[in-house]
Amino acid sequence: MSLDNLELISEHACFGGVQRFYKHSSAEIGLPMRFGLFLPPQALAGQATPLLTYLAGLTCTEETFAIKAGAQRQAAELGLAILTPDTSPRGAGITGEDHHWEFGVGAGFYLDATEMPWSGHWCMESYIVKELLPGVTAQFGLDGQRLGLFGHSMGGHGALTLALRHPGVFKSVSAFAPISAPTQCPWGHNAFTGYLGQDESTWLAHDASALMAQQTSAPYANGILIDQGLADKFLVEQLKPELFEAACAQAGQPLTLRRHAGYDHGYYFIQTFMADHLRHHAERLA
Ligand SMILES: N[C@@H](CCC(=O)N[C@@H](CSC=O)C(=O)NCC(=O)O)C(=O)O
Repeated sequence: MSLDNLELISEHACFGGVQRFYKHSSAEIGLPMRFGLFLPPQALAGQATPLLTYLAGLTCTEETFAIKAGAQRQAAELGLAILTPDTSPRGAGITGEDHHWEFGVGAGFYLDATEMPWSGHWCMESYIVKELLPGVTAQFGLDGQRLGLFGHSMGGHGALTLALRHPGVFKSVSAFAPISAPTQCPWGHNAFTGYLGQDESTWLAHDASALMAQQTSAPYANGILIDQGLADKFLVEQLKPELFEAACAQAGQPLTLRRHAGYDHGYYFIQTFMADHLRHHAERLA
């Protein structure tokens, strides 16, 4: 499977590898989409290379991780390619699509919307799983059998839910400050009402804690890693990692949930613990 109308926007040599940004025509979204791709030196030399996908949070783009997370040095050492999709469709022309930072543009929530007017283009789950991942692995000769997934905040929700909704696709999962139980927080209520409608029973299929609580055995027996700052202003109202922790305990899912005094929600926190996440994935994708 190839990506239609793939266009290189920019490329930057980086720790012996290359950080690139691309644009392509997405069939699932029905609009042009952008993504970032870090290729480590091993991939440039033609070696079989695993692919780690990072899902970013509200207001972010395909560039945020590459600029702010400080991951490329270690990804080059570990031989990990890193894919960074955008966080939503852009330019759909839906009235008010960019009026709120927690809904619409920059806030795709990594699901397929079922409600008009969003259902036409807001298909981020299908885009990532059915189109972007197969397209990128094929186009760049990466190892489609060694895929990892991680993310931050809304992207942490995306990482946990896509990993649970698509068993067997991803071999490793982690998250920074994920929205852990979106059916029980204002960001999730707002997004799910708009994208999925008023029937809250349909929301549970996109709630990491609800999905984990349904498991009869550990879906990721090799463990899930989550880091959470305790000075994060969104922790109590929006993130609720304790609910995912309880669901993991119920399902027998090994979880390392580390709580860090003094760290907030931003990319200084993410940078601080990035090396641990990259090692977590590299060990499981070896
Ligand atoms: N504009 C908002 C803050 C938005 C914000 O904090 N976004 C986070 C993700 S939040 C959950 O998904 C983020 O990653 N921002 C990018 C960054 O560079 O920090 C406000 O007014 O509070």
